[in-house]
Amino acid sequence: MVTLQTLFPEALSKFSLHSVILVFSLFVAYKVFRQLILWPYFLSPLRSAPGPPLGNPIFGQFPSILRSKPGVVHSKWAKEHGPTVRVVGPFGMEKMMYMNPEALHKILVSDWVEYPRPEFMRRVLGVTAGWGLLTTTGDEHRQMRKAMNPAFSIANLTAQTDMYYEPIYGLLDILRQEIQSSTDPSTGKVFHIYEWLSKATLDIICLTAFGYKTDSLHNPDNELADAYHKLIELQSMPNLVLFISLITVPGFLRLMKTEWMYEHRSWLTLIRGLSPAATLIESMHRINNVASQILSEKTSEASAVMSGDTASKRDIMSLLVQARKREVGEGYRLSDADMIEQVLTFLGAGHETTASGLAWTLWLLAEHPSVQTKLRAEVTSLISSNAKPDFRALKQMEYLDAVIMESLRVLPPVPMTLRKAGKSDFVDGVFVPKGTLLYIAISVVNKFKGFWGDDAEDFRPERWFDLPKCYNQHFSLLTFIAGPHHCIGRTMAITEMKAVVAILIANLHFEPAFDGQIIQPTAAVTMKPDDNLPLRVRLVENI
Ligand code: HEM
Repeated sequence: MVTLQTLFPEALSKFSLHSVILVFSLFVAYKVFRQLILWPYFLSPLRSAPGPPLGNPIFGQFPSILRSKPGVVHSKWAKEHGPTVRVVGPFGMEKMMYMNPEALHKILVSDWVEYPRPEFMRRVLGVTAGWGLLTTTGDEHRQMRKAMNPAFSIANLTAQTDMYYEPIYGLLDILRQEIQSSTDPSTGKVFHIYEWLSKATLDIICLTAFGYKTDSLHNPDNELADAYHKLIELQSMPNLVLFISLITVPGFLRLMKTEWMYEHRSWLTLIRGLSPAATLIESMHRINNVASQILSEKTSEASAVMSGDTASKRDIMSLLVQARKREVGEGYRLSDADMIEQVLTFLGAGHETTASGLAWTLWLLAEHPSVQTKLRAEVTSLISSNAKPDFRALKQMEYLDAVIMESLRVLPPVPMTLRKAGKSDFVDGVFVPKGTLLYIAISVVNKFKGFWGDDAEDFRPERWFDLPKCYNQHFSLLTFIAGPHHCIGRTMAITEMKAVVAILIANLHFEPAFDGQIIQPTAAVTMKPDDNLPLRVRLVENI
């Protein structure tokens, strides 16, 4: 039979190939045009929301965000366009930022299940900070949180406080000895204080969360401390982009946890730019091994505790294991795998955040000597009669409380977080389509003049004794955010910060390391000092 194909085989095959390519190219061009121009300028229901110009045609305002110090450009936009701001990022991606308590209440509290952390964020957190409270949502989160809440109760924190002091006094001794052995002890010595605080807080969290002694202050080669240190050294914007790209490759997440991948991780170093992934796999493997050991010790201890053989342990893992053992019937139980993930969660969520919060507090005290002197008067009168103040004694120091809260307000260790609209709805009078990213601007809200007054940007602990009328106790200070996902370690972190600051300030004096010093905050997930924060430290008896 004669067909078009047999008559004009060449013409027809060319025609079809060309048409396919042409139609495909037109489709792609339309998609790109729609995403970059049509959607943000003409179609998006958010197009009339206030906000900065759309910016670069491909990357939107992303370049200005990368160029600015953490939160600075968002603060500027909040001042110029707030309290509701639309920002267009790369490839036409829209982000909404809200300051109004009503909007924040809807996103974080009343409709929280509909506004989860975005999938890519959960995956990054899962890989680096465990698959647990930070990655679950809805019912699973509710049940997990219910199982864990008792371990973070005030009663347990009270029982734990004395565990802080071995690392704190260990740090004090190291700093003191180094100053005393310097050429002129009266002028003190410059320390990269963040590094030291990071070691002390790692030792504290390991003791209080797992009853595990790292003693990284004296023993940097400890297996957990070393593996974890390598993991946190990976924290940078380029590595974050690399990890986000890798975990979107189907199957990569499962593969990276396998023994085979661990054995062959060196293959990744052969590909340019992929060696951080090899370090990630190695660190995770080592941390998981230590976590499994910790869990099996806790499980045998829990049997002994149940049979009354030994005194009850006070660390959080022991409490979780004991609670799990008591649980009978069909109720929710944390599995062994869940428990191992909690080790990473407590490290990932509780260590760097507290270390950064402490470093920023010491910086603010160094920059405000009169506040430091006033604080020293309060803490010295207590420490001289009570070298290891307990939870209640720490809580009673009012000026210390004001200093810590003010520091956490002005320089919050987690400067922002994200949510994603799981449904289309009106938020603060603006129609927000499903899938829109919501930027929870912690550092912007914490310094928003609308809540805190004209001196909102200043470090002034006294404001905590006379809070402004517009202050809203849930939504004016977002350092630990609000709602069902609020930080479970809030009270633990504040108590630990108070204990460290009280002991250090009673004994040491902190000053900027050099004239004109300015801080170098860096933000990948937490906001920490990029330069490890050099500070001049002197003995109190020499000032
Ligand atoms: C100054 C220290 C700390 C700060 C500033 C801080 C801040 C935060 C913030 C902002 C969140 C919410 C993140 C989001 O929803 O996207 C959070 C969640 C969390 N934090 Fe903290 N945190 C600190 C210390 C701790 C400590 C010491 C622990 C535990 C040992 C801890 C454990 C957690 C956990 C498990 C979550 C997830 C809660 C959930 O989703 O239910 N944090 N933290």
